[in-house]
Amino acid sequence: MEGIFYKSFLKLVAGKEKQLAILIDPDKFDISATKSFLNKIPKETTHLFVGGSTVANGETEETVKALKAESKLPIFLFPGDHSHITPLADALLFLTLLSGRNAEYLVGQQIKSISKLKNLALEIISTGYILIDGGNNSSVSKVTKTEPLPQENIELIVNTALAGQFMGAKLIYLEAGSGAKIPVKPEIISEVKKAINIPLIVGGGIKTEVQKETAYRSGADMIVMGTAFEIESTK
Ligand SMILES: CC(C)=CCC/C(C)=C/CC/C(C)=C/CC/C(C)=C/COP(=O)(O)OP(=O)(O)O
Ligand SMILES: O=P(O)(O)OC[C@@H](O)CO
Ligand SMILES: [Mg+2]
Repeated sequence: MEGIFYKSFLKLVAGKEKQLAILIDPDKFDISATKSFLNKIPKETTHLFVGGSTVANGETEETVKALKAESKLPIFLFPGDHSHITPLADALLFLTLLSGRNAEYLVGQQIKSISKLKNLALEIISTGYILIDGGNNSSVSKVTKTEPLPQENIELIVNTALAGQFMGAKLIYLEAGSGAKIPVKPEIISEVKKAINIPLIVGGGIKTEVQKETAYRSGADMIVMGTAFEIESTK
């Protein structure tokens, strides 16, 4: 069953309205500066994502609480681990790391999350998560002990995305890794977009307006930016 946040996502995609999620890493966020952080992010921001590959216990909850108190934007959890789940958010990107062959991140973490999730009202959005080589060693690669897919192998990336859709994913997320040197290339975005019929999220290393516009023009329905807005709010 589709929940309200996914439905409104689909509506925006159908209207060709591009979406921008700002990723807040609880590890690098100064809660006392929540208001000024929210004033600095772009006016066109549609979603707040909260997550990180390594987050200390309880930090996600505190961060979501602070953001909820100051913002009406939908808050999606973007978990690196099942322990990052908190009831105060609106939705959860239920990630499965399709690019890797580590069963723990394909299905293990997901099973571990269930005892908590089944008692929560969080909207769960199945997300095929694909790590692509961004030219530097990413935290996702380190934490999950998996290799990213090479940007040159577009066919493999497209097939991975389509397999995700056939397995029931509601979103595909192409990830070059936080702080990537090379964001996901336009040809990859356009080929994946052509192949799938579910919304496409692209993130990792996107910092400039030009990079953003290029990704949108290539077919990204939503762009995720994290590092670009971390500078002024680092602890
Ligand atoms: C669905 C459930 C319960 C868990 C999902 C578990 C999976 C499959 C996670 C995918 C792999 C992973 C570790 C994703 C992390 C995503 C994320 C928030 C990345 C952002 O990374 P940063 O923490 O910003 O990295 P840096 O610290 O290097 O900037
Ligand atoms: O921090 P950046 O490089 O913007 O990456 C955002 C996100 O896609 C990382 O998971
Ligand atoms: Mg980061």
